[in-house]
Amino acid sequence: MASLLWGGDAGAAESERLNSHFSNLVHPRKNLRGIRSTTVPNIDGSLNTEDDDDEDDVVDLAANSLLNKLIRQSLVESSHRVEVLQKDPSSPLYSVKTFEELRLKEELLKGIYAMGFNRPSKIQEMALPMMLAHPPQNLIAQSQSGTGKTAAFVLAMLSRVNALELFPQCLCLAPTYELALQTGRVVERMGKFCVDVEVMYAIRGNRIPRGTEVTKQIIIGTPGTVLDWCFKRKLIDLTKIRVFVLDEADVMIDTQGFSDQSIRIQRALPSECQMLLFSATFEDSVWQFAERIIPDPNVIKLRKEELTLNNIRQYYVLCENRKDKYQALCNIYGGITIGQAIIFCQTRRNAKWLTVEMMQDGHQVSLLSGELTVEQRASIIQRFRDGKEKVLITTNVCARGIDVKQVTIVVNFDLPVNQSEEPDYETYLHRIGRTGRFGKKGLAFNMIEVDKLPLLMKIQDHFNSNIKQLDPEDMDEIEKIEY
Ligand SMILES: Nc1ncnc2c1ncn2[C@@H]1O[C@H](COP(=O)(O)OP(=O)(O)OP(=O)(O)O)[C@@H](O)[C@H]1O
Repeated sequence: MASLLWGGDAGAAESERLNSHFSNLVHPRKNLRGIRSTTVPNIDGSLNTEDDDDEDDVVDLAANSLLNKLIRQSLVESSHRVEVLQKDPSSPLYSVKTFEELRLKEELLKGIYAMGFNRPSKIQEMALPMMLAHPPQNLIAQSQSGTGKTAAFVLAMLSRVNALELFPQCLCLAPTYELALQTGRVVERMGKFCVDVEVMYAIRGNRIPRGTEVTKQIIIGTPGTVLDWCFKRKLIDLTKIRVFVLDEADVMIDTQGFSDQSIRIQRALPSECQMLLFSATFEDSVWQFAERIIPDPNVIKLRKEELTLNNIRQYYVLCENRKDKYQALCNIYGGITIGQAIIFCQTRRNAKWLTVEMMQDGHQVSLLSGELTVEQRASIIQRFRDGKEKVLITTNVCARGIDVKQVTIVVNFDLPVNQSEEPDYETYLHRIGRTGRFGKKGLAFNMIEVDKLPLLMKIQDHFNSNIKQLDPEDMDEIEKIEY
């Protein structure tokens, strides 16, 4: 039998280390939509709960989007097929393989190369010729996060700006203050050599004294504040806007009031203004919104590669209770060689309990849950990616979008369920699924309390896949599992 990798007592020094680790990890939640209360776990795993610890962590689209941006290092590889629907199907379809073909201003080309871009991404190959065409064309573009949409519309804005004219000429709407800042940073980097082109943020808290004339050419902001600056304070003359960008449309429509505010802004733009809308997903609601707000659009879609469970071997272990689940997890962990693992729990309370247990047993684990700020989450994911921790314990905040390639083992310490206590199939797929093309092999273990077995069987039927039972005491069987 392979020896367990953890064990031993947590002494006083260890307790102190754990407590200080937690005080670093668990901060008062200051999320994108306001301040939340504090929860500090005690060393014995009990909790001083003042907040919604028992609740599932809600996936916040805007926070996830920001997180993706913070942890992304480069373009997301994509073999996907690009679909183009032209406003005028008879006009020739251009695509470019180099940035030179776009005949950009010298200083802009310099900015692009200074960012390390050698050639257009898949979506940029098709989108840039349309976005830079004369006369300007409207565009709706959908492709997954990280495929180069932001860089594309920033390039369009910078190429249409006239540095000598000192008034707002390009307007970009983003769903949150933080996302607006991220886009602004791209404008600043790409426009580094575009002398006299400046960005201004129309976001809450950016107070402009009465009577100020806005001379910056590119405005990036959230719909509410932009509306206020345009109609109430008359700081922006919408009739002079040449490029209007609506970024992250899927996140935008998720926020109450933002669709209507965006439409009010769009209605006041001149007819010759170029209108561009971007979204990572394209459900019907996004599509309906896009069609309402972008007249006569060209449409570009990048087909997303489907997640599949085909290359994942799935197991389940029947357990009596939480302690039992933990023991089974220890046996599996001790029995197979594990690179890096992600363990999913349904509630923050369970995630904290498990983290404490594992740390007391001497493991390098980190905890990622919803009360952390996006920046703290980004730094935890980065440390995990760098291999500083082998195990990441998390709630649903980590199920989607966050791609940690080296993870080959996923543990569902709790099965994902929805509010009616039915299996949450999509979350199950996102937790353990891989894309067909890039899909390396993977292993998934489900820790199941007896009364939850019917849920697991439903999941098995739903995906028409085989989830094999594993006896956690049978170390010979466990040791045979390879990945
Ligand atoms: N042509 C390119 N060559 C190399 N890197 C690129 C290129 N275009 C964009 N990138 C880089 O790839 C990453 C993703 O690009 P970008 O942020 O534009 O994608 P996105 O589709 O807008 O993602 P999101 O929807 O999350 O904002 C960024 O780090 C960006 O600097």
